[in-house]
Amino acid sequence: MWRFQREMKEDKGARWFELECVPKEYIFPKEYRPQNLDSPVCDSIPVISLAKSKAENGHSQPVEEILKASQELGFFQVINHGIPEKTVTDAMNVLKEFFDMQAKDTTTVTVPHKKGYIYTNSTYFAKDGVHLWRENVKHPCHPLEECIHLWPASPTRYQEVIAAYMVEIQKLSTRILEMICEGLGLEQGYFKDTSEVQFLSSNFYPPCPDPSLTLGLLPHIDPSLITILYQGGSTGLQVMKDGQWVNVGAIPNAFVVNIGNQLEIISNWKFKSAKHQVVTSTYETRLSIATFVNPSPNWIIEPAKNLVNELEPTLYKASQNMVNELELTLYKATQNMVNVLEPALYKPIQYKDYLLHSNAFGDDTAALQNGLR
Ligand SMILES: O=C(O)CCC(=O)C(=O)O
Ligand SMILES: [Fe+2]
Repeated sequence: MWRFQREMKEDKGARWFELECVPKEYIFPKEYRPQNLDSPVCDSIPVISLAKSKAENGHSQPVEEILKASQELGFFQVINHGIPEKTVTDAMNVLKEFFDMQAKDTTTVTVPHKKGYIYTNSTYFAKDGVHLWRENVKHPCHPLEECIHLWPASPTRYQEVIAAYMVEIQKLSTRILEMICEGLGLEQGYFKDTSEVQFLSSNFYPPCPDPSLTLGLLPHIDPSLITILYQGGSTGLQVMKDGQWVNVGAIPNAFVVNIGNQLEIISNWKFKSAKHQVVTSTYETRLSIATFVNPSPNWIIEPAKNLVNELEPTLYKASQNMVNELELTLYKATQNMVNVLEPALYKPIQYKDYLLHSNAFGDDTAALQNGLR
C-alpha cells in the first residue's frame, strides 16, 4: 500500500513529457509527421572556420565559403568564431535552470507580456489543435541596456549571463554581416545602422516516447536577416534540401547560421532562405538558443540597388509565395535578359509592416514588436 501511494505521488510530480506514450494532443496528422529521423546527418551543410586566412586573390576564405553556402542552401555552421566557451556554457546552464524552474509551477502557461518576456509551456503551441513537443522563452534584446532588466529575474544570474551572451552574439553577427556585405558586393557598412539583434528565443525539447509522431517545431522560414543558433551539440534540427528533410550535424561549440527571408530579398534571391524544423528524440534533450538578427523596424526592405539594374521592377516574387527558378529563367529568356538584366524580384516593404502582415511571430508578433513594455 505504501509503495503504491509513493508511486502515485511521484507520478503527480512528473513533468509533462515523462510519459510512456505520446498523448493524442501531441500526435500530428500523417502528412506533418517527421521523415528521415534516423538518416545520417547532412555533411553537405558547410562548416566554416572564421579564423583569419589570407586570400590569394579576391575575398578571404570565410567570405568565399559563406557566399557559396548562402547561395546554395542558406545554412552553414561556424567554428573558430571567437566566442568564449564559458559564455556559451553559462547561457545554456542558466536557460536549463530557467526551464527546470517553470516545471515546478505546473499552472504557468504564459507570462503576461508586460513582464518583458514570454514563456510558454507545451500546451500553448497548437497547430490545428496539435501541440508541439517543446517549451519556449523569448524576449527582445535591443537596445540591450533597455531590455535586460525586463528579462526573467530568476535564476538570479539570468540577466547578467544572457546579456554577456548577447554582447558576443552582437559581435559575431556584425562580423558575419560584414562578410556577407563583402561577398555580395554591397557597399561597406550596408547593415551597420540598419540591423539589430532583436530577439532571443530559447527552446527546450525534452525526450519524447515516440519521435515519429511529434514535432518540436513546425517547418518555417525565419523572418530575419540572419539567425544565429546554438544547439549545444545536439541533433534534431532538419533543413529542407532538394525536397528532402536532412539532419543538421551536432558540432560542439559551433553556431548554426541561416539566411532569413529578409536577406533573401535584399540579395534579390541570390541567397536562399531554407525551410527548417525540429524533430524530437527518444533519449536526448535539446536546448537551443536562437537569436534573430533583424532589419531595424523602419528599414524599407527591397533588393539592394547595386544588385539590380535600373529597369522598372516587372516581376515580383511575394516573399512567402515563391516563383520557381524555371519560371524566372524562362521570363528572363523571353525578355532577352539572360545574364544581362537583373530585375528586382520583390516589392519594397517596411520591415515593421512586413512583420505585422506576415504575423511572423504568431500571436506574439505585436507584443514582441512593442518590446513587451
Ligand atoms: O530550436 C531550434 O533548434 C530551431 C529554432 C528555430 O528555428 C527558430 O527559432 O526559428
Ligand atoms: Fe528558425
